[in-house]
Amino acid sequence: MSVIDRIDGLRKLAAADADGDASAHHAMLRELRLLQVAVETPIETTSRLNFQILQNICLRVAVEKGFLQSVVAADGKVVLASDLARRTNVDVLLISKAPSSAQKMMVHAYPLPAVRVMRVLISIGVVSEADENTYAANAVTRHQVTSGAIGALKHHFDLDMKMGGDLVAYMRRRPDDTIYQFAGEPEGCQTLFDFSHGHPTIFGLLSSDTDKGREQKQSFDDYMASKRPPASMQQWFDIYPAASRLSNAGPADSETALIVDVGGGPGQELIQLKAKCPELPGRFVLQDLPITLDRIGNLPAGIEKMPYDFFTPQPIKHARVYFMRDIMHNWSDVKCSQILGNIAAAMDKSYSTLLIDQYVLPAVGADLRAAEMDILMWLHTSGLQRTASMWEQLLSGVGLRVVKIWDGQTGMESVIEVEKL
Ligand SMILES: C[S@@+](CC[C@H](N)C(=O)[O-])C[C@H]1O[C@@H](n2cnc3c(N)ncnc32)[C@H](O)[C@@H]1O
Repeated sequence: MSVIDRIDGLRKLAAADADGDASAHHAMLRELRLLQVAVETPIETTSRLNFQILQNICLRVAVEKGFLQSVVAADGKVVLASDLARRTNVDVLLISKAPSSAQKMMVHAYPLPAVRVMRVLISIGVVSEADENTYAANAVTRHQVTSGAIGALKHHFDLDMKMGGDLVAYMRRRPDDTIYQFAGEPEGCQTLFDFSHGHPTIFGLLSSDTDKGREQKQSFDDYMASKRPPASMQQWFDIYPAASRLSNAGPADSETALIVDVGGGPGQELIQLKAKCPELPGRFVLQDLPITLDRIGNLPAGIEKMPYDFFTPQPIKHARVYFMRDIMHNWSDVKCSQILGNIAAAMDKSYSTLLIDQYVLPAVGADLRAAEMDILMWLHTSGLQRTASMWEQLLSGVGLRVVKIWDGQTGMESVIEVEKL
């Protein structure tokens, strides 16, 4: 397809997007990527891929040193590079806390690290250039300094860059040069995560009582709580019509749970559901490991915390809904079967539903984001994203059946509705 044809296609998608077609946004992003490759020569494409790591490095420096936070804190005013360097104490050789006049003069002669880093970030749209060595916040800058986006950056950069750096040595280790996908399968195998971070999966790191473990746990929780911000993105309870499906399927008695969020993290899904549908009857139960629940403050009235390890029998029997978001992709089929088996044993055949909020990969034409998430799951958790047929096979193995896959926006997770056989 020619560049002009791709631009015409994009024009049509932009018009559909403006007309409110919810699927057009992701289609546009996909077409944009293909348009870029169509415009580039092959060497420009491979060179861009080689250089993209430098963008991540600049972003990590800018957040660690507080450059972007300072620009956002200026609250609409522009920020000079020299102010930025002084405020964030970068490049002490050129700008110390009390620079000499000679040092001040050198500011313009030699670019500061701040200037060099910001130059890259300006060119990729993370911050705006108001004038020479002068910066202004834009929407991306303001988002990047939120706790969720900083958590995401630390989660991905700090862990993945190290694994990237260790990857070749891992693949060439002797005598065993196998790339393992699943921790402990086979027993004693070493994952790349273990090779780099000293734990078979990220969960060992997140529960370790070390500075790195604590920082990563906080980053992970902030990141998870910020995914799918309610105002801008479709939520699972919009994709699956929770309000209508659950409102007149009230609990059999006051002790019965309406919904149990298994491995629910900080509880944002139950909080949002409760806020959107306060009339839904029955108990809302948030289950997770104590290490996660202990970090959470008070939950809104009507949502209870329950420490629970999902590899043990499910203590809440016959709930109307067992819900799991972003859990199954963390585990191999062997481990998922154990988790699902515990839920299946607790489900009432005619009353309970299991809802799994997770990617369902298409057999062809997978969205880039979903395909990348699959790789991320291999690296971090010894898990994977699954196709519809992989889901069906996994669930049928523990006496469950897919009733319907509720698809959301393209490139986002689906809600898999499951019943007990
Ligand atoms: C990827 S997070 C998803 C959190 C939440 N469902 C969400 O969508 O934000 C995985 C969650 O599984 C929890 N988890 C890991 N192992 C667990 C276990 N054995 N039992 C219960 N929860 C566990 C973690 O503490 C974490 O909160």
